[in-house]
Amino acid sequence: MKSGPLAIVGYMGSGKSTVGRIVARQVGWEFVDLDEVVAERAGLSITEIFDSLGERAFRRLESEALGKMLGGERVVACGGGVVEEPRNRSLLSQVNTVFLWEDTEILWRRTRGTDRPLRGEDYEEFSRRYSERLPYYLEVAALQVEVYERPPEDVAREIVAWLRE
Ligand SMILES: Nc1ncnc2c1ncn2[C@@H]1O[C@H](COP(=O)(O)OP(=O)(O)OP(=O)(O)O)[C@@H](O)[C@H]1O
Ligand SMILES: O=C(O)C1=C[C@@H](O)[C@@H](O)[C@H](O)C1
Ligand SMILES: [Mg+2]
Repeated sequence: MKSGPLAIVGYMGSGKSTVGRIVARQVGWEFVDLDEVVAERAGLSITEIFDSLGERAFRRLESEALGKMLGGERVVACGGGVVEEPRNRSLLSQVNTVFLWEDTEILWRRTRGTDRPLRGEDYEEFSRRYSERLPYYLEVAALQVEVYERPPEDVAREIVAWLRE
């Protein structure tokens, strides 16, 4: 069995929070959703942080939260943009990090009408942002899992098997 923590990265809507909860339950580790930690520490929702403090301030809070939470027997579901900060990439590269790889159009459909500040209404922009982040996701990940519409339970099973190798 690999030691904790386990970090999960991937683009908006790839299932980091959903899959992370299942994995944590199966291995008996604590589950942490980094977006929730940031919101709680700031006393504001993610949307409120973006609206009133801006993305740079959000990234700073996110990086602080990652530094605090990334340790011990924990599954940390990261925010979609966590890999944008070089310091975060360095931290993530040192632990067991999994990238959830999902098709852009599926993610676009899945995040429609949800409250995610950077999702936007422009598919080209959404897709470009994903392409820009892809090398970073691949850089930090020790395991890449192709989701491609498989149920979250299947994805979680693959991750748990890898942790138990
Ligand atoms: N493998 C899957 N197949 C179908 N639906 C899924 C799958 N994984 C997650 N979902 C659904 O997609 C939505 C987004 O999932 P989730 O919130 O876990 O993504 P996320 O990666 O944590 O997103 P964010 O980057 O915004 O935090 C949820 O409604 C969830 O139920
Ligand atoms: O992809 C992103 O940059 C983000 C994803 C969400 O998880 C949140 O962390 C926030 O909305 C930013
Ligand atoms: Mg999430």
